[in-house]
Amino acid sequence: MPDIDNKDRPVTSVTDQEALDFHAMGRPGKLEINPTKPMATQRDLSLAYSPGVAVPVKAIAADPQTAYDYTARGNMVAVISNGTAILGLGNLGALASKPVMEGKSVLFKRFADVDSIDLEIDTENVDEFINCVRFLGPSFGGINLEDIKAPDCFVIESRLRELMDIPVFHDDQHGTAIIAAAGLINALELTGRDLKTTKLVCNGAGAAAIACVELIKAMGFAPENIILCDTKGVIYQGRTEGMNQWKSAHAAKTDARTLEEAMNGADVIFGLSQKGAFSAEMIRSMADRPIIFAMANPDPEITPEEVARIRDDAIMATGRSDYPNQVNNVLGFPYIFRGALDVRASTINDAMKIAAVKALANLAREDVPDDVVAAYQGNRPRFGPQYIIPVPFDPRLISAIPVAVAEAAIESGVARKVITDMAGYARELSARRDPIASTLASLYERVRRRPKRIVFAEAEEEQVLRAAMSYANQQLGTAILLGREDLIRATAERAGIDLNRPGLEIVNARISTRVEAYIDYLYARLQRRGYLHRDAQRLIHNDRNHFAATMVALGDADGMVTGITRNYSTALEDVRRCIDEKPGHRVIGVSLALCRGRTVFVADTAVHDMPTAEELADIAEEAAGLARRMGYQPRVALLAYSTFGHPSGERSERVREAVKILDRRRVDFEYDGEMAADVALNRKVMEQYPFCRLSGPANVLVMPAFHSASISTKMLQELGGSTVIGPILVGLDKPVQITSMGAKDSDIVNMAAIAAYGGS
Ligand SMILES: NC(=O)C1=CN([C@@H]2O[C@H](COP(=O)(O)OP(=O)(O)OC[C@H]3O[C@@H](n4cnc5c(N)ncnc54)[C@H](OP(=O)(O)O)[C@@H]3O)[C@@H](O)[C@H]2O)C=CC1
Ligand SMILES: CC(=O)C(=O)O
Ligand SMILES: [Mg+2]
Repeated sequence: MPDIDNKDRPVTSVTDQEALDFHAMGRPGKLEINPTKPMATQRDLSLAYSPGVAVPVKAIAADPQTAYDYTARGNMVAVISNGTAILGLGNLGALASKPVMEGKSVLFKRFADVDSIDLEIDTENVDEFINCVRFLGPSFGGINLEDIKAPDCFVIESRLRELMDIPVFHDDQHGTAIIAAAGLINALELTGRDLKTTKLVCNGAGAAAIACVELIKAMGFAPENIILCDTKGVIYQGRTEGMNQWKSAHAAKTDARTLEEAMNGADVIFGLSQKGAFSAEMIRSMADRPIIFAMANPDPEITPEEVARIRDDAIMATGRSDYPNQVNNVLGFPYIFRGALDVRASTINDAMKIAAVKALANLAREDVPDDVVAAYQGNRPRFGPQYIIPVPFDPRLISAIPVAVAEAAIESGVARKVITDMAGYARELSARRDPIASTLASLYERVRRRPKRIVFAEAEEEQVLRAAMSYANQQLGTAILLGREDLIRATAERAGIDLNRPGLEIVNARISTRVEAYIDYLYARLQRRGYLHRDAQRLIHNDRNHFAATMVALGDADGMVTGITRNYSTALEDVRRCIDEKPGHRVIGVSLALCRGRTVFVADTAVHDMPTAEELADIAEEAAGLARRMGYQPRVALLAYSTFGHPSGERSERVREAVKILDRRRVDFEYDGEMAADVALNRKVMEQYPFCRLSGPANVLVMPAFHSASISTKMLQELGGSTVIGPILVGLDKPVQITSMGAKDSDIVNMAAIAAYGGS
């Protein structure tokens, strides 16, 4: 988690332009739909469509429950909004809400493998909205209502819950309430407070606020200790202006009329209102060890830095990911629906919500096991003021919360399917989640904690400048822009990039005071390899890769990224003239292929053309080492066209020999081979070889040669829809990463972060 004490601003993760570019790049938006069945042959079509499709139609007509077996319904949630309360931005309409709703849909998929589609309904008329949604039940396993303003949302949700026999859940109400309640329970525990005597003020009396107050009252909070405020001030008994029945239900018996008066002496303040709603004075007037949840998005009611300037005894939470203690409904809705869908629940009831609260609160109190530490940026968090709630990337959430929700659904009688083996269910849930997102997040965070100076060797190129700016913006360290200053400035101006921000530094090789030292260094290395002094001079003066790599070699930069303007092997040769292998290591390239929630490391995708058996064994060790450093338990398959001796051939023998070498080396990771890719990756096919030593599908694939490695990763990328990161260079004595030519700014900044990580 970022250390906010010494900074004026949080980690500014993105600029406005980056956010627009991100949404526009490639296929616009964040979602697409893919078939799950083959659609290649006439037979496939006959099965998927007419005539085959008639059979499940009749089965479902006879027994509606079979829709869960024959259609996507059971894993499909609709995220539905009319855009009347988009985050804390207000009523900006249905269409403008689409980026948020697409975002919620991808979070469903990313965090809990729930398929989801966004539906924006262009009406502010409550009856029209209800009528539009009520007939959609057959399509979905659940309905997640989002960003609909109060009080309409209360009417809409309760009517739809009556009308539909699937879970209807207004995320801003209950998702938020569940997370806030979990955080509150833990904050009360840490400050030694009792639920029954604690005084809470909630600013905001809309969807999120009313639900939060209802839930904490249901959990035992004394109603007389809660004061609700809205734009008109305190909601007191007898107030008439700006009221509705939901506010009236929580009207307080109090003399306080303003938020300022209400907050005087309060133990807890919930902000579910708007940016900047809390003043320094209000925070100063709160009780000792106050609990401040400023949950408005995207900007909180008060920032943690502002609070830290006023007092140092507060427990502070916001809705944002760039501060400690993120109280945001993303911790809830994916997992709550996961549990509800898995037992085919007809609703999400209070028992399920309270089970989720408890599971979440307990998780933050548990010791964080080793394999989860990566999600916490390599630092083991300990239950305390800076850690009252797990982070969204905590991989334990996927097993802890759905299990609790499913159990509660079964016990409270709303499950239409009973799970008897809960331990087995928890294991299945864990397997649904790929750790790459948390791995990359923790990698970035680790770099943020120890920022690095990375030289961007091709800074005259626009996408490199963009990447450098993003590197600096994300507070990963200083981006050193190597190139001719006039050209860099001209490119920046054309692209609308502001170079006068902190974290960017231009270095011009022609006028650098370090040139002589670099030439001496390079000449000393190359003089017995056929290079004259003037060759070294020419390389340092004219070649950005040699200059940048020498900067890194001599400690003037912590790492380097290059590759846009020169092909990979040429760039690697340039670098290797300046930097050696790490002693006892072999330089190789490892690509990460991310496909359908699964990540595999593929090696060697960069260096060895036709590796010998000895080299293959080295490649296996280097790749396993990288996988382990990135938080995976390596299961290494040494691949060939044959499997365990059949059919035989010279290439396969070399792979077999590599396995024997690893046996002799007694390496400390799982490996086996030779085997074909389907045996390595498909559990069922692997089961045909019961003697195979891998405990599950491989996550590290050692390719028999460079061509198979390169061809397979590129095919995965182009045809299989995989995201491929890398090749990541490992085994060099100093951190250098080479991107592919034509890499996008986001690829380049990933590689710069990986270089920075390698140097930490
Ligand atoms: N962290 C999280 O997970 C979540 C955070 N939120 C945040 O909570 C906020 C409210 O969302 P939601 O409940 O959906 O929206 P609603 O439109 O339903 O409610 C907004 C409420 O905030 C009140 N309000 C607005 N500005 C102020 C102010 N300056 N002082 C006091 N009250 C104010 C409104 O008062 P009035 O009734 O007088 O108009 C209204 O009661 C948003 O910022 C949203 O981002 C929401 C859901 C989840
Ligand atoms: C997080 C969320 O749902 C909101 O701010 O509206
Ligand atoms: Mg919302």
